[in-house]
Amino acid sequence: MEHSVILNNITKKYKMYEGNKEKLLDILLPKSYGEDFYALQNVSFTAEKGDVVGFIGVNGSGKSTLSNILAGIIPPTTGEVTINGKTALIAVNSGLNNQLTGRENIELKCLMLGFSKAQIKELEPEIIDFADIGKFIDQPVKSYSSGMKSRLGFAISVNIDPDILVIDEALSVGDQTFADKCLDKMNEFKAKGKTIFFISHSIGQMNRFCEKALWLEYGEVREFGPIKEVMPKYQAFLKEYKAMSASEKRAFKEKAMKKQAGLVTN
Ligand SMILES: Nc1ncnc2c1ncn2[C@@H]1O[C@H](COP(=O)(O)OP(=O)(O)OP(=O)(O)O)[C@@H](O)[C@H]1O
Repeated sequence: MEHSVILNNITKKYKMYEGNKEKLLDILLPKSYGEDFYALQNVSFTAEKGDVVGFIGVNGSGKSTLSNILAGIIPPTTGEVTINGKTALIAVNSGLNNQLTGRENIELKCLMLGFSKAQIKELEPEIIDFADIGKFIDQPVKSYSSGMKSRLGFAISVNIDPDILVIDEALSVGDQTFADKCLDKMNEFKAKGKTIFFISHSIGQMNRFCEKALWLEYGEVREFGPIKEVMPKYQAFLKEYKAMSASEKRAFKEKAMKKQAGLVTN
């Protein structure tokens, strides 16, 4: 098998400040100010070419942070990321310049990816056709609804033919017809043996589409394996969590907060 993505011990640390003064002191002085917050800790996994991996986990578990690292939008604080191929991220509000029109965004994104003017001219009608946003294509993106932004983002990303596609909740804002069209396109990708990372709050969509699941719990990998094995465990956890009393939930969250502040190691 050919490795598509290798993540080795990835950690993403953010600093939480009480205000701009504390942030400034942290930049200017050698002493450390603010509190550490680990959005991801020691995340390691390997995806093979052709894998379709779903990221699961409750709100704030690190799914989007991981997507952004895979797409090269943010760097990890420590750890190694090996990506074999061209990656495209499709996420609500990602990668589009609000001041530019839809058409200008298509051109800009394609230019940034190294396409020639002639190639862009050829691709543009396909992208516009897939996005299906009518006359809005010549309006600034700031006037788009979130569904329209997602359609344009999706249309650009799938038509530039990436090797690795990262889809972060992008299907949740469009209508069903568009979601079906996107799922068809994603199945086409799957058939071509491309690697896909998929985040959706719809467990049905995840089960139908993904073969593997990476379960994140407060920034750490709890399980990684076939979705048929991981998803039932995750659903059992959700059921258990829902059944907890308020104080049990609080204790669970406090433990997680301490872990994410780097105060406990297990
Ligand atoms: N720039 C940032 N500065 C500080 N903390 C951040 C930053 N970005 C994300 N976080 C924190 O990192 C944690 C992981 O966030 P992330 O968005 O990756 O989670 P998620 O699993 O995608 O959540 P959701 O399901 O709600 O979208 C959260 O606690 C979030 O508050």
